[in-house]
Amino acid sequence: MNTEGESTGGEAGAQATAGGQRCGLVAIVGKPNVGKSTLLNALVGQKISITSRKAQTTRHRITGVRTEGNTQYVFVDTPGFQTRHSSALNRSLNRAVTGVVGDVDLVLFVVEAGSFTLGDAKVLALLKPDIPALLIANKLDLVHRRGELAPWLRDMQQRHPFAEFMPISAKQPKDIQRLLEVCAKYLPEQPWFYEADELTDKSERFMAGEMIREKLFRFTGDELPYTSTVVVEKFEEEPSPKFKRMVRIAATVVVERDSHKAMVIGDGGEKLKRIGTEARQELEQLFDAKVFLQIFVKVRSGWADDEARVRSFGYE
Ligand SMILES: Nc1nc2c(ncn2[C@@H]2O[C@H](COP(=O)(O)OP(=O)(O)OP(=O)(O)O)[C@@H](O)[C@H]2O)c(=O)[nH]1
Repeated sequence: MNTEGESTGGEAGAQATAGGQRCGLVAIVGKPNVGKSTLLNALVGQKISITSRKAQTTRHRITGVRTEGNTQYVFVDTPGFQTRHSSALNRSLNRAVTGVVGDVDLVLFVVEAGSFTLGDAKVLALLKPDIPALLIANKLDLVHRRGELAPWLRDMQQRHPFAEFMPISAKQPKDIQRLLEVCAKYLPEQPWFYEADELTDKSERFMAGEMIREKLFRFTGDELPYTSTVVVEKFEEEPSPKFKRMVRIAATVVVERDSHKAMVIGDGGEKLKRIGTEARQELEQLFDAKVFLQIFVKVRSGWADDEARVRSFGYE
């Protein structure tokens, strides 16, 4: 990470930089499943955060970096704010959200266009009045009568003094470009925090776990409860005469019940094999390396309710 910048004495803040560099933190918040991870990946221009149709896929605060022209955007993704259950896992997720919203230059408050539920209200209540927030009305492509958004928008403006309103589809590149331009206005003039080509501050080991988790959710559909997780047991780079880079990874999928284990493994191990193959192929691309990946499945019932175990699986 580069915190020095090129043209300053390392003193961050309002001081102007020789190249007029801008840099700042942008938090992406919203209830589960509104499209935060899809948005983050599109804003960064690469897959950093995993996405799935299953709510509550994102469990960590993820930083994605995009540098364009003289502006560096540092995005933080947050887990969907959990309101329904109060397990140790959910308490840990909520702490991650509350920690992030007070400490950024701009907040993107993401909702589904035309909708506002109790879940959205609970996240909105966390926003600080002194930090500018944009109302991101996502999934615009699913709204058939755009005119009906006007009364909804008036209602939203009563709820919070949003700096701007952006109706978008996170899957529409033109909308993403427009959003980037709007965000830039809110970032202070200061030296960049990262090198121009850095995409994330997450380790490759972390990315490996996320990629496996994404495939796990994708291939088990809605059958597998969200209380399953992936622990990366081994991540080792080995010298190889044949490949430029070679990485050996061993990971364990932790599930709550024997029946879940059977779901992950599939008939004759077919599902687990597919999860492994797809994860390995994407990791090879991401790391630009040959990857050997082994995945095990273990049953640990009640892990999401046990504070110590939640911590041991890497949640703060
Ligand atoms: N039609 C449509 N679907 C979208 C759009 N943006 C996201 N989605 C879909 O909405 C679902 C949830 O997206 P995610 O990006 O995983 O949502 P999230 O808010 O990060 O969810 P959590 O990780 O549960 O907090 C996925 O199926 C996405 O493909 C959009 O603009 N239009």
